Amino acid sequence: MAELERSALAVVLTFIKSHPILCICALYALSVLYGRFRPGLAGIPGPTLAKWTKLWRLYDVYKCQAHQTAIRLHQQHGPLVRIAPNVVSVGDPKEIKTIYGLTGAFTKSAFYPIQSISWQKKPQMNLFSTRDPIYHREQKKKVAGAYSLTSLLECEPAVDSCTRLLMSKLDEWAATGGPVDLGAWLQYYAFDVVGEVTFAQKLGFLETGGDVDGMMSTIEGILDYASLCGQVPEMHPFLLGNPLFPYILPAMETWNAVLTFTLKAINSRTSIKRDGELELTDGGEKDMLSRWAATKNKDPLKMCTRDIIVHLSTNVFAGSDTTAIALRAAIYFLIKNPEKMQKTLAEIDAADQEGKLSEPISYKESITHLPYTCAVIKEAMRLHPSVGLLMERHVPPQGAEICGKYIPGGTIVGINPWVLQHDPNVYEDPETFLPERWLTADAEKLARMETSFISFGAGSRTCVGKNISLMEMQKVVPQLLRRYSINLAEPKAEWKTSNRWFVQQSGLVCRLTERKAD
Ligand code: HEM
Repeated sequence: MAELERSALAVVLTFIKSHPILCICALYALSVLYGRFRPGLAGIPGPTLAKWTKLWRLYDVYKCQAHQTAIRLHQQHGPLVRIAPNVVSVGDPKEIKTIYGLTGAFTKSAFYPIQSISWQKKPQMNLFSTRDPIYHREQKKKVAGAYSLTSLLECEPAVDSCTRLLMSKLDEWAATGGPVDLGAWLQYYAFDVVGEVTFAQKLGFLETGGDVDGMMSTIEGILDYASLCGQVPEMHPFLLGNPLFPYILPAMETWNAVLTFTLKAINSRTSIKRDGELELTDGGEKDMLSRWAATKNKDPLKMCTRDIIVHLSTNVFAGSDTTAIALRAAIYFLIKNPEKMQKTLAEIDAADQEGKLSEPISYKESITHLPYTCAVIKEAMRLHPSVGLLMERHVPPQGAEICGKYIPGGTIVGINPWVLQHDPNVYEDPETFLPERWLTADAEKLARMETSFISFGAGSRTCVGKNISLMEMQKVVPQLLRRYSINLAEPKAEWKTSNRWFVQQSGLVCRLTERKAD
């Protein structure tokens, strides 16, 4: 018997040796077949090609409109849609708790680490990119305090200084009446605010009215790469994730303007010593660099230089584009809905005439006296979420029941905010910009709308910078509307959107007229 087995094995080995290409093709075909008929996923509807190959999804993302595809597919197929052999898009708010619950049992997919910076020749996992729940918990404990609203309000005067600088620049455009790319200026503003909160300094975007050190285009490049390679993350080690690259091309690290920029901003306050250690003793500031340097000075085991650099650079990467997208959305939807614009202006003017607003408007005044304006911002973020792809997670090894169906362990599942936030079962007339919905819905309906509102993510990995953005937006949007009459330079023009993980808009070219001077 053993003799027979040995000779069978010998025949197989001889066949493999003499037909290697045929064998590789056969193995590939078997893996494709297994992928297509994967137990547990075979019956989930979706585009036919997507069930066979992830190239369908790669092409969909490549076209930059994957958020619209996602909405359409869920309307057609229901709450579960298979968008790659091992990927299921979920469109049911009841499953937010399952997928993003606070236990963090569904870990982030390989889509995220691709977005890490590399420092000292190693990819450095940050709060956003790490897949490891224990590392995440440890790191979050160290930094969460600095993102609390109480801490951030201590930076409010610094945010005000950005608002004043923005207005001084926009005043020049208002004076000439020429067309201004307001979308770009809102992005410069968002960068400088992140600079103030993070490093206690503006990053130079407003001052120069342009992309400083090519950082905006670098982030755009990272997003392009992440959104495409993220659909086939197994290719990353052969592309920019090749571990040999930093040794072959040591200059590669400096290609990443986010890291270079972070180091530059740190160096302008303190020099990083020859041994790579950071020492900051100026103290007294309320920005994150000062806070975390103080923690490090007290207890280097609690916070090391690496941690500080990683978390500071994450702010630069994650905090500016996302906020700029939301700011653009608020302004654009108001311009396109003149009746809502009039209502917002009436609210701001009334509060102003009653002497309830400072110059510039404070966060507290905004949330207390301008409820309609706050609803405008929320509705803009509902209608145009900044993030436009699946927030991917792995189903834990034991599998899970999602929308009444058993999904096997290892499957990638996730929710795209665009799908939930355009769901007519939750938001009546979802394509209409209707800030009133947040003010007039009964308690039950409002609770459903709030649950489905996942522009800042959900659960254990929800956005840690949410308070920065909300403070910033709720202050600057009413301030700009109070100061300028804002119209599109071409009244009938529409903006263009491009989904590369973040759904960027272009074409918010406006004419400004001054309504009220200082
Ligand atoms: C309107 C503005 C913003 C939006 C729409 C937004 C959106 C999001 C979303 C959707 C996530 C979760 C991603 C996922 O689970 O896949 C997230 C996470 C994160 N965001 Fe934001 N974000 C905004 C502003 C900011 C700002 C200003 C910062 C920092 C300065 C920031 C830093 C982060 C970080 C560090 C994470 C990872 C949190 C964790 O995993 O614990 N974000 N953001």
